[in-house]
Amino acid sequence: MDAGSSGFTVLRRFSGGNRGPAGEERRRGRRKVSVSGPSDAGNGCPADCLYGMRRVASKRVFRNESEYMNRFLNRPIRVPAEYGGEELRAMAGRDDKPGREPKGGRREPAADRSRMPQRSSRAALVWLILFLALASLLLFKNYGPAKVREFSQSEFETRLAEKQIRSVELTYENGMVMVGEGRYKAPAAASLPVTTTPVQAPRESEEAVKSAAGGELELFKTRVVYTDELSRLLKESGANVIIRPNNSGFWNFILIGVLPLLLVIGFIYFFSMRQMRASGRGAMDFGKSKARMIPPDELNVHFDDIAGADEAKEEIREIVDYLKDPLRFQLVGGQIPKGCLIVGEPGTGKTLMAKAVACEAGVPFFSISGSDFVEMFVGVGASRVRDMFEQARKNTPCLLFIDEIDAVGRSRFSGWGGGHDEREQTLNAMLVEMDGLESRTGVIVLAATNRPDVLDPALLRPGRFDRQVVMDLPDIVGRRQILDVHVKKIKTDASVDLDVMARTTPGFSGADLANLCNEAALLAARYNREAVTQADMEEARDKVSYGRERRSRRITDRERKLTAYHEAGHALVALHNRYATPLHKVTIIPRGQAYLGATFSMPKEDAYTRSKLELEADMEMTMGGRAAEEIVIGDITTGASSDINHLSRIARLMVCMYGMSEKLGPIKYGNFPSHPHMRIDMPPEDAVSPETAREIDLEIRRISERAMQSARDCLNTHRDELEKLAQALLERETLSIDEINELLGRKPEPDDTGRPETTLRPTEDDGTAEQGL
Ligand SMILES: Nc1ncnc2c1ncn2[C@@H]1O[C@H](COP(=O)(O)OP(=O)(O)OP(=O)(O)O)[C@@H](O)[C@H]1O
Ligand SMILES: [Zn+2]
Repeated sequence: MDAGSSGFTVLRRFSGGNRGPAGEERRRGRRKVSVSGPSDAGNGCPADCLYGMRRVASKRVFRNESEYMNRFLNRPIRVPAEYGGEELRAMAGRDDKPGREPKGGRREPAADRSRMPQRSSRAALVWLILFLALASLLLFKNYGPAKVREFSQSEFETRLAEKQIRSVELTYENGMVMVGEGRYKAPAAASLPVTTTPVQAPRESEEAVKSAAGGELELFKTRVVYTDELSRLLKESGANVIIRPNNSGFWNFILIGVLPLLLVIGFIYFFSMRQMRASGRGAMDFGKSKARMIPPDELNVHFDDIAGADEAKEEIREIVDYLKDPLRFQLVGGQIPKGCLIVGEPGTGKTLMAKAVACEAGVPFFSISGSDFVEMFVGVGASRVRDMFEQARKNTPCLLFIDEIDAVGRSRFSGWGGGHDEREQTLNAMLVEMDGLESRTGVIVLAATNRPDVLDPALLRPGRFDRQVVMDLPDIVGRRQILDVHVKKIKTDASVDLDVMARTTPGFSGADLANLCNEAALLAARYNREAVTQADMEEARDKVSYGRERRSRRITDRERKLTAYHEAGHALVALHNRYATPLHKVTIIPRGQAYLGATFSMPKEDAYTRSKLELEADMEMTMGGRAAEEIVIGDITTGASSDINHLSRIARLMVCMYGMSEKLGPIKYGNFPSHPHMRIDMPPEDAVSPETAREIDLEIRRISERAMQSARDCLNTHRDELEKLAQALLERETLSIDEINELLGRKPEPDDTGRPETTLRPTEDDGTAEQGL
């Protein structure tokens, strides 16, 4: 007991000299501050006692322990008089100077505290406090209030053998190593060399004091390897032995194994929650439907806005009537379809139609796309479907529109794309929900697709999407009406001829036509025109179908000249064959990736059949370009590759499909796959005999060569016109039919030649603009 007898408290710095217990501590590498005090200070520990000071101090922010120690040890510390009341001076590095004499003042510890460093960051403070609390918990865990002796293994065994140990509680630490605590009865004289650890305690416990007097049991602790010898000694000692499984292992497990994991999970959860909230979606919204609801007054699409789809409108009007007044239909027991499938090419106005139905009926419009159901996680789609129907049911009567239903409604049995759990579940949920609509009223499901052929048959059976409304590509009249609708939105001048535009846009969908009008307006704006002209409309049309003109594309003079003759060749053959589709314009301005130059012919109306003579004229015109190259340059180029492709296709169809060959007769040879993604020139599925196959090949070649020869003859006859036209093209780049007629001194074709025509098809040189026959 160092300095204890002097009656006042001495604080010793452990890094001091080797003398005394402090030195002992240093040698062992332990950091402990030993304090002893007057024995009468044992009861209760007032907040301002030295021990209390340390607790208070430890709440302050110190960067590290040495800072804390410096602060603490170099400062005079006042202890209230009733607890020894002396001013203490820590003797940092000055062990030779014992504590200073008190200077009499009795400053409150608070005065010291006020000088403690302050940190501005509250968060750091909180963390530090938490850390210190944890650290002190661990640190003080081993300090009892009383003095505890520490026995080495041999010492423990000796005391066991001498039966001094009264009780011991051994806990497995790891393997066979155990830590033990217990009580022993010290022999009357300190005969044994005891390695003591003067443990920090503000005062001696009563017990320790009594034990010092020799009558009572003392506390000890030890750390031993559990050997057979030890086991035997424990048994023989007669001590009260308790052996416990490793519970510090449990805490280690919690602290080292579980806590970091929990922290990591906590962080991840915290951040993902924040992100989800930032993206406007809670974690729980995952299975919620993404359907958007548009109230009827915001829809503003009426049947009048949908042009050229009279039949579809007629069919769908029934649904409008039902939605307006479902009860009327129920009174007469009418069965209204629960679902209606709108089928049509992209951009034919399916969405528009669905919106118009909701708007006309004055009901809310729920819209969702089939692909919104498809998620990475199985079951999400299905729960979204359920949620969507739930929402719809809360808003009856209403219209539910599922765009691109083929994304989920694909046949479950088709081999295409293989099995897909998620999609099947979604589809099943949809089927179930549609069945569930039976008992309820006022929800009508409209779905749109352009692939009705791939839909699951279960979707199409009665009671689901049993009704189909077809939105076809508009015909010439439809196109005219659609143009009327969209032209209203732009400013046009008198030159615009919508009839011509309708005629020259076969295959255009409503969306294409809307786009055309918009493009025309943009063009007019670019050239600072007040209003859109016919030239703008035509330019916009060509841009929509073939891409932008590429005037900047670098073309050599030779290539330009070649293109001019080639196009002039197409144009002349078209002019001189009365069955050919009437010429519309010729250009040698390259456009997009599509072509270097093009000859446009313009059918007078949409035609659904073509005659043999017309097909032959088409073939002849197609070969006009190649023939011109031959005649003028005496060489042929790759520029005619798509012409040749087109020619071969017509020839094969004439022989094998249309029965137009006298030699092979009206027989269908082979099966031409009709799948849009398969090529038409794939080998026919049901094969023909080798002899017939050869005959077919010969016939196709004969027809093609005949077309080529006719083109040659035509151009040879009109060689001067070919020259004139090519030169004019080189000069002006684009010639309309009127300009060509003027140039060649021809009379314009009368309008009533009575030739049913096909499509506007540029006989291009380098492109792939293939349109149906
Ligand atoms: N019959 C039409 N009358 C007027 N405008 C039309 C017509 N068809 C299409 N449009 C125009 O085309 C645009 C696109 O149409 P919509 O989105 O309805 O096509 P869709 O058939 O649903 O296409 P997708 O199959 O690609 O979804 C419409 O906003 C409208 O401007
Ligand atoms: Zn060509």
